[in-house]
Amino acid sequence: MSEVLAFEGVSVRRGDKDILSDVTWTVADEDRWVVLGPNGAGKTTLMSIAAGRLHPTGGTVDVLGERLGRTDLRELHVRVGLSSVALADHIPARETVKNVVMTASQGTMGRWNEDYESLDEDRADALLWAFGMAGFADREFGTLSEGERKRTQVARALMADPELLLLDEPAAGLDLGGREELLLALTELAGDRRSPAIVMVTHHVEEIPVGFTHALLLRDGGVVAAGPIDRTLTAQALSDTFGMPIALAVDGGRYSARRAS
Ligand SMILES: Nc1ncnc2c1ncn2[C@@H]1O[C@H](COP(=O)(O)OP(=O)(O)OP(=O)(O)O)[C@@H](O)[C@H]1O
Repeated sequence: MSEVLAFEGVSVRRGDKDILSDVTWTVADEDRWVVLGPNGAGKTTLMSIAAGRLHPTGGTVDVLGERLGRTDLRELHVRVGLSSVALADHIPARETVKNVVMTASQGTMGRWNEDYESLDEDRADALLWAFGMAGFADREFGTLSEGERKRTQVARALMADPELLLLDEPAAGLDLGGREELLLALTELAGDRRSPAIVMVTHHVEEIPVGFTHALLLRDGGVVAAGPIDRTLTAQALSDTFGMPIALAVDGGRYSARRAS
């Protein structure tokens, strides 16, 4: 077991506000983490740092053994698969779904004249199939529904065989069926020993795939609780995180939560 992420006393200051403060957190290569917290808690900021796309203003960060600030970020970006709304905004609307996935192997967003090997083609096809997008390979990305875009983005994030997979709200905007299909695919991914370490941000405990092993709870840029999910994701910790009394239920590895009466 080795560490893929090591945050030590990490802070991010913008103006007079600490978006993250004193975050110490480690992720091992077999871990599947869920990151939960209210709007504005700092989840996306945390993910941007983990992806090597944002430098902290304080503390140290090691991503895949490379210290941020001392490493070539372009090399790091290929080793980390990221799916996020901010990244999706840069995908050309006219690009085909298959090319959106396949171009990740060369770290680009759209296809120009570069050649791809049949191995790349096969991997893109397999990922599209795994995420229920096989029938959409030739469609333009801009014509997809929100759910179809999300699934395409997760497939793209996996294309370059990353050592760390970061999913920022992959189930946001999906209908019930779409959410359940995505969760099934993520559960399979989580259970596969060949899968990379996974960190997934979500607003809802209902979106935690079965098989996720750890939870990080953030509030106002600080860590409320972090550790193995069965010990960390408790009604008390959620109540502290969201600032209201919360009742939590677990059934077959799936969580649900509501305000406690
Ligand atoms: N460049 C910036 N300048 C000033 N404030 C910023 C900047 N980037 C983020 N923030 C603020 O930092 C806080 C954390 O933002 P972040 O996007 O990380 O939160 P989040 O937990 O992902 O929120 P959400 O659940 O709403 O997506 C927010 O209050 C946001 O307004």
